[in-house]
Amino acid sequence: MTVRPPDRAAAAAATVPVPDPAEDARVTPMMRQYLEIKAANPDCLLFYRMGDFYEMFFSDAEVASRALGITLTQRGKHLGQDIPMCGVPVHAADDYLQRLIALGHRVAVCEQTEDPAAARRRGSKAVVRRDVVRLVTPGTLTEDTLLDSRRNNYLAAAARVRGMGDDVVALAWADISTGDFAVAETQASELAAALARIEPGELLVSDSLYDDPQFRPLWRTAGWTVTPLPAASFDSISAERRLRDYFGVATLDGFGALSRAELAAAGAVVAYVDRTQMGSRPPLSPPAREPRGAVMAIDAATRANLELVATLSGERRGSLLAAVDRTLTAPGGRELARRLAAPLTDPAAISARHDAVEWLVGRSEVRRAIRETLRTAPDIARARARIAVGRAGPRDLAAIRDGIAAARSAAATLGAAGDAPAAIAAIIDRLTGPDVSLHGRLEAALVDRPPLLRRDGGFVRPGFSADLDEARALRDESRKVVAGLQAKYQEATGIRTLKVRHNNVLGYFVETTAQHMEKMSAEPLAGVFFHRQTLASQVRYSTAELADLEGRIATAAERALALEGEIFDALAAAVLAEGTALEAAAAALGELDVHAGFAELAVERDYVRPLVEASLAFEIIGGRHPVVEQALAADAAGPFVANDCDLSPPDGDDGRILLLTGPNMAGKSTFLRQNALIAILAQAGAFVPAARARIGIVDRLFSRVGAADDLARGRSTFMVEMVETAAILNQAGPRALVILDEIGRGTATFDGLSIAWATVEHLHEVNRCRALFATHFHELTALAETLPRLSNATVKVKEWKGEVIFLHEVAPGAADRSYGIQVARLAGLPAAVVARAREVLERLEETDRRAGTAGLVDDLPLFSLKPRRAAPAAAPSPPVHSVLAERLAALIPDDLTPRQALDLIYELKALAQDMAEQ
Ligand SMILES: Nc1ncnc2c1ncn2[C@@H]1O[C@H](COP(=O)(O)OP(=O)(O)OP(=O)(O)O)[C@@H](O)[C@H]1O
Repeated sequence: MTVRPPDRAAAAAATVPVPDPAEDARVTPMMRQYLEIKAANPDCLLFYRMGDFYEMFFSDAEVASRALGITLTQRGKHLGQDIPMCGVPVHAADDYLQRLIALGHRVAVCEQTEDPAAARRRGSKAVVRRDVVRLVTPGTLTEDTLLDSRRNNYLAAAARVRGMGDDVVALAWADISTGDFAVAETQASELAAALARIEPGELLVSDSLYDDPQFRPLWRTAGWTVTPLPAASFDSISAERRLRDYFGVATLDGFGALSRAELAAAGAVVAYVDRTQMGSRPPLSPPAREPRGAVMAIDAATRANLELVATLSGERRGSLLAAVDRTLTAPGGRELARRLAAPLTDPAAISARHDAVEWLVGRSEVRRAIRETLRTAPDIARARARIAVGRAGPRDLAAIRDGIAAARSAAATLGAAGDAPAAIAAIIDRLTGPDVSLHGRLEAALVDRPPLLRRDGGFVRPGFSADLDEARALRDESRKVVAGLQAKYQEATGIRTLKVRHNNVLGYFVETTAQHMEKMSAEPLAGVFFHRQTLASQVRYSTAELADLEGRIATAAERALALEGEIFDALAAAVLAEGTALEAAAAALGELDVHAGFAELAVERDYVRPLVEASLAFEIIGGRHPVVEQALAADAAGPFVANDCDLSPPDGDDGRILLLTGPNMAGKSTFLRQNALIAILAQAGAFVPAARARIGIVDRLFSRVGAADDLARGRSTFMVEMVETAAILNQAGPRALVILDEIGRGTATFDGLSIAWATVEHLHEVNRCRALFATHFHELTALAETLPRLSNATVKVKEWKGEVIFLHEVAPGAADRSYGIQVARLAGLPAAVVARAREVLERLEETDRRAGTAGLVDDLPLFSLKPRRAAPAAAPSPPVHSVLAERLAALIPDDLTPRQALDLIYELKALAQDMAEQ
């Protein structure tokens, strides 16, 4: 996704300026009010409430009508000019808000804060009071309709504090729809990776960070809204005060030792929440500090390339997340996405997660019962957040009620099974935290299936409140009285079609067709029925009885609604009082869902518990690709061929590099990626698709394929590939796992080969990390003779009657050829092209043999130049090979037609010129 234009830019792009109200006294009172509110919220589109619509004016109207595809109209004139206007109906506002937010706009929602009748009492010209009740921004949403239930929506802030060194940036990120709040510090160079993991909906940065050339490309190409704020929002001293105030604590000591930069970032987050929520405070947990290196660092390119949460084309289907997701609840889905995005690096914590999964794998009955309970468990966290900000409906209260019940039931099932490992015991503890009496109260107060909206009433159970029951009885009774009156009036008038009706203007009235008008206006009826209104074919009357009834009904219905409102508020307060325990239970349900989902997956697809340890081992026996395996099964396309991968240090010191050659389509990329995905799954706490796996903690994961163009950044394919390779060679330490797929293929053969060559050497000698390197440069396999920790492997194929059969089996050794032409034929290349390609290939191979290129590697000076450990290997000179000589050697003059010979002379001349210019 491209970065959205900041609203300032959008506003500036609009053609109609917002006028200054002070400029002219002829400004109407309503316009003056509008302009004042707009002036106070210049960065937002202003949704100005007028009756059943939110209206937008001036440049806002132009921006919104373009963005939403709604009609732009005019509404009166302002200072002699038409006022552009567009509007959205209030009942559909969420939908429009969602679209505007997705485009990166901020919206200020301005409501009428008094009854129009009250305004009228202040004078005929008085304008209804209005105020902004909320700023809606991409990072501060709480509505279900605006959020993806299975993904967190983070508001993040990045802060840098002078004196801490410019290369440290603190990040704070909070999801106000669930209460999650965390802080961490990172190197500036790793900020992009940290943000790629969090995927914030909105990122706050100080003006200076925003303008820093080091980060500009990141802001420009990020897939989230970047909101620059003045430096004052990132002041660490005020941040302390803001945090104390937000959490109602006298000191922040209980939050652990936060650095000044972390305080600044966390402070900016809470200040922004306060600003956008207009004082109502969503419940945030105290900021949890994530120690440096606590999670596996995975940069954005690696995440994209491994298709962790979405495929390269942006879909969830086909991603690792989709393949391993067996969760049943939205909180479980969010927790799973979080875990896959941030695998742990502490073997003990990982093992605790595996214990939980193993325990559930071994208890199918418990697992089944737990999953049955989870199926009905609502999203406690999001319901609670909406209750806290006053945007909840009766169903949110019911969600808390049913959530507590589900938590208790799950805890009972787990507890009864016995022998629970620590991770499960901790879950049981938190599940039973919320007060049972709160559940009892909600159960007693709410009907089983409450309606959506609080304002409609009807959610309190009959029998819960005697006062409410009485008001409802009166209200319903009165309705019966209306029916009785209608019958009585029909009787008295002899008009069978007479009706008692109601509307907002007349209240209750009697309605007859016009033909009875004469009768109704004559005595005795005229004494009872007062004429109110004549329509085309109906006449309407009132009676004293009806007027009296009107009052009684209105009061009873109003009273019933008011009483329900009070009950709602009391229940909401009780829910909020139970805050921390509810938050813990909600989190525990999410975690349990993930463990049970992993267990289900393990049983369903035969995954095993990996051994994750502090060593540098990487030994996968019978590994499979979690996504490709399922895709093959779904298409009934044959079994997935399991493969081993051993990158463990041969000498107990540094990890091994596996150089993988093999034909096209043989399964090289699949093999590379499956090993990276197994490491991610293992460290995220899941079982893995393998027969056995032993993994020494991976602290950083890199994965590069011969990359795609990055036109947004103005880089060519090859440039992107080299920038990414440079990042790996500069950053990968001994605990890293590096996956390189066909590096160097984006340029001329010899350049590519030389780069690939030097890259492997650097990985082996300097980075000394575990790595998998797939290539079509078969020459590289000779490196195994000189680099002791490098071994060759190939993906086997069988040739049968000129056809190639893919066995997908990885075995020690090197490939002898690429079978590119066979694959091209399978892909449907025209037969003539395939035949010609075979011819050309034969000739090239012949030339190669004659020119003795097979001996190329022996001649390369870099074999004798053994690179040292600390310093990068001295760059070997690229293979010296005369292109001209090569071309000439490939010639068979007898085969040339005179025309071809002439062309050849031109070609050779051009080549010679090229070389002279280099
Ligand atoms: N182990 C396996 N078992 C079964 N099928 C496999 C296996 N590995 C790969 N395949 C199938 O082969 C296809 C090609 O695999 P992959 O893209 O990994 O090949 P490749 O060697 O990287 O090809 P290229 O060199 O052309 O990029 C996959 O889409 C998958 O369907």
